[in-house]
Amino acid sequence: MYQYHCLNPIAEVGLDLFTEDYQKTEELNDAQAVLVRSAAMHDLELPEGLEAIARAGAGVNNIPLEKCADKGIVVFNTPGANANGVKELVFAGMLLASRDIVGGIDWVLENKDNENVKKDAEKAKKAFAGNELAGKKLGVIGLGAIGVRVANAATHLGMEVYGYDPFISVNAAWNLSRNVKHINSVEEIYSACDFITIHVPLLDDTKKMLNKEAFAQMKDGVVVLNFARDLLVDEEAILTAIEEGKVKKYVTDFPNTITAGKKGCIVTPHLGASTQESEDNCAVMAVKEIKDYLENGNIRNSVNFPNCNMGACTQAGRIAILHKNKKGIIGKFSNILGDGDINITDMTNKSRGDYAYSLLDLESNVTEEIVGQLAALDGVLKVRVIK
Ligand SMILES: NC(=O)C1=CN([C@@H]2O[C@H](COP(=O)(O)OP(=O)(O)OC[C@H]3O[C@@H](n4cnc5c(N)ncnc54)[C@H](O)[C@@H]3O)[C@@H](O)[C@H]2O)C=CC1
Ligand SMILES: O=C(O)C(=O)COP(=O)(O)O
Repeated sequence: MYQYHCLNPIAEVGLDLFTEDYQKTEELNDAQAVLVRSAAMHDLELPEGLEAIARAGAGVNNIPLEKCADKGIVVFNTPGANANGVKELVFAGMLLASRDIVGGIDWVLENKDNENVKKDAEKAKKAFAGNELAGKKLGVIGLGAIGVRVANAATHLGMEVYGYDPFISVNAAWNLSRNVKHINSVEEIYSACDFITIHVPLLDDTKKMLNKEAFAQMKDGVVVLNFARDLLVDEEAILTAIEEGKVKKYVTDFPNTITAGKKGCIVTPHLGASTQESEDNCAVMAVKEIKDYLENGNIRNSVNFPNCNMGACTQAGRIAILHKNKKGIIGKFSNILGDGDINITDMTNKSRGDYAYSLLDLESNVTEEIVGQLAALDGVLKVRVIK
């Protein structure tokens, strides 16, 4: 029996995939698996028995990835599962920034008891006039699951789209419309675009990527959209750029004390992935990843260990070894198993940076003693007996 704990509400359609071999626990300490959305995990004490964390979503900056890897805890995310939800809200953000829709709606609310509201609206509306998206230049920084969708959709609205991503994946490049202009230097986006939207992960080298120097290069009246993470933008600097008339609107999905209620800021409460479709997609993918890992040892969409897939085990035994990426370590596994008279029938070893994963199918079951010997090897983080 496996126990799982949810640090945030996770869509039922996903949790329903857990069979009778799984039980939900309210105690983090009892869990072998954790499901999470945006809950902050950096200061959490991680239980000894924890094997896997699945982030039902894309961004993993709320999870201590290296600390987890050192404890042999595999962290997953759900690439692309909420990308359409974010894409659609980005367009809502662009429209809110170019037409005074909120001002107009507020005017109607203020005039709800005015019996001349119909006639007065025709006079009042000029105060809420705006601009169209068609014909404008949109710069997309980060062409991953969300950026590609935003870029492609914008071409269909008649926008001229510039895309920048020095690390674009082959898959994303395949999906990108040929009408998106390939930009090699982000400065070209700054100087050319009327709308700039950022879709990169929050990492040490993307923090405050949009800063004073970047704003200085932008066109007067630019609209900046941030549906990725607040720390990607120097928000004190963008408030100054708004005051100076450089930035017309800053649309952000991440409320904080810097931007909430400030002039020129349109702030939504982290709603990008809050659609039933995205929540369902993320939950289903996250639960499938956890099940495949706990039941078969397969790793799909991990962000701290390499991916590895050997299907379901058809042999007598299977063990998984989470270890450091060290020379000679696989030979040591083989020696210990050989000395224990256990034949390896199939194995996969994959590495990712400093970490590695070995999945071994065995002709007979391992004893506790053998597991102990493997676990005691220098560089081994965890040994799991799967079958
Ligand atoms: N507002 C919300 O509710 C949501 C926000 N997000 C945020 O959006 C981010 C992106 O999500 P996805 O597109 O699904 O991720 P993704 O991993 O598919 O795409 C990220 C892209 O950024 C690129 N990139 C990395 N560093 C870059 C740099 N310095 N310059 C340009 N490109 C760079 C990568 O090559 C990759 O193609 C997530 O990390 C998360 O922080 C994601 C989902 C929902
Ligand atoms: O997937 C992401 O990176 C998100 O920001 C979505 O966060 P959420 O799952 O809505 O708390």
